[in-house]
Amino acid sequence: MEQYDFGIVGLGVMGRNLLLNMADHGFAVAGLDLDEEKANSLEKEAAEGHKIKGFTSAEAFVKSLRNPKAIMLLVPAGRPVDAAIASLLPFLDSGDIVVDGGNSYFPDTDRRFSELAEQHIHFFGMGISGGEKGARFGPSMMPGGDAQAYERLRPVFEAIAAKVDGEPCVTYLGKGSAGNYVKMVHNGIEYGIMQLIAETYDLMKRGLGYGDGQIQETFEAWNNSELHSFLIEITAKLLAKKDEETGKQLVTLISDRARSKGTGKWTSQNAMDLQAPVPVIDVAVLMRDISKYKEERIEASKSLIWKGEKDTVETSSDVLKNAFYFAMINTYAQGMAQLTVASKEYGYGLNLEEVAKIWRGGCIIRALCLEDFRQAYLKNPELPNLLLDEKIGESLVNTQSDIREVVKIAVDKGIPAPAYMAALGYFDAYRSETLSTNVIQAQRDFFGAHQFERIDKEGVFHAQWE
Ligand SMILES: NC(=O)C1=CN([C@@H]2O[C@H](COP(=O)(O)OP(=O)(O)OC[C@H]3O[C@@H](n4cnc5c(N)ncnc54)[C@H](OP(=O)(O)O)[C@@H]3O)[C@@H](O)[C@H]2O)C=CC1
Ligand SMILES: O=C(CO)[C@H](O)[C@H](O)COP(=O)(O)O
Repeated sequence: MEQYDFGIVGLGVMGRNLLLNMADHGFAVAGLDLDEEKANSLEKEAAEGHKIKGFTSAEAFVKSLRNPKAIMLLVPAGRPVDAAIASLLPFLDSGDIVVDGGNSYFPDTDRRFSELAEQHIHFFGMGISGGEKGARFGPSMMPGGDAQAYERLRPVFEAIAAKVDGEPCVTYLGKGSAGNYVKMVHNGIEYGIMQLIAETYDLMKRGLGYGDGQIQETFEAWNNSELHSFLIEITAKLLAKKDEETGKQLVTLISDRARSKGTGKWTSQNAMDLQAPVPVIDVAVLMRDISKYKEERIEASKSLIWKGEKDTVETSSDVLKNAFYFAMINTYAQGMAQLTVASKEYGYGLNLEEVAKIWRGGCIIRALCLEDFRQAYLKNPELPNLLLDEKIGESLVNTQSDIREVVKIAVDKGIPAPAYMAALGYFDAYRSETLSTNVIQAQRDFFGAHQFERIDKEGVFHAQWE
């Protein structure tokens, strides 16, 4: 019987494409899906030289794999992951490896890690980014689990990952749920940058009076500059797309109710638990939430009127570009700072230079600036926040006047730009030697005798305020 090097469970968008990617690199790969059609059609997609086979029986699938067996799950997060593991477990042996490649919630990964360790099975939580195309031709992958067991996976993952300057966009990140955690924050940053791009589009359209073509051309030009990134690139492309039926720009026909699957919300929720502020990501999550209140927004648009500035504002597109750069860098800085805090709290032992390195290619947040972040962490592996890197800090100091101008335009014209505002607010708070939170401490003591510390002497104090 043919023995396969690797097994994939779930032959949907990601699983099927990763399997074909592995086969392109000479690995013999078996696939399992409950859906007969998906399992049986797999072999029809085989190119010359591919060794692939689809199964619908978990037993036959597992028995077709060489020892120690390495299996990756690409099924929807949550219960399907537990169901898939349960279906495999009776046929697994001590030392086998199960990798969850989906967007699982990191506490679930820790639970599965412990449960499978009891059965002497190595469990990995591995975030994968790059969507359908990335999975097929080179994703960025973020594995966490047992360092020694990773050696069995390394050759396969390094072969199929995206490459930047010949370096694969995958590396072992840390123990337990480290991989899922890093992917969760990746997605949080993804939410933040997507929201910033959406606000930029609105500012161009309603603030600066750009036409559709001008907006599209501006994003295209930005992608050929220091803003070069996957999300700017696809925005330029999607703005060029016309609806085949009406001939109108397709994006203008799309409902503004945004959906989400949870990773952005988890990033924000956990950042609050860790007290690691990520305001741009928070705002990106809540703007998707506000978008759902369409009927109320229609009502409010008729009564909550702002009779402010109606005229088109004259601003050079470089001002907007610099403002976007400033806000984008802030978003990455917030996410990376959260990773720093989480790494200590959960004992992941993350190396942020490696994280920046594997985000340079393959993933949704890949961007030219990731190389600058990598250099910053190379210079100082203990850097608590990218804003404190000399080169990055200087670039923000030099572009801050532009984001201030853009925020003023948004305020004057009543255009919602909460992600820009959050980025600037974070910067201003972070660079403030003294914050007004002394007033909060006094208020807490006033109404609840919560006590406060003083700047002129040691100890904790309570005052009689009246
Ligand atoms: N799509 C994307 O761009 C990205 C997705 N991800 C993540 O990857 C994971 C997979 O996503 P995606 O490929 O899009 O999902 P799909 O829904 O396209 O595919 C999942 C597949 O798993 C099958 N399946 C479910 N349960 C089992 C089981 N117990 N045993 C065998 N097969 C099973 C499903 O079959 P059936 O349909 O019959 O139920 C389906 O074919 C998710 O966690 C997702 O969040 C990560 C990055 C990008
Ligand atoms: O992981 C991804 C990319 O990196 C997925 O595309 C992600 O599921 C998108 O998230 P959402 O549906 O919440 O916008």
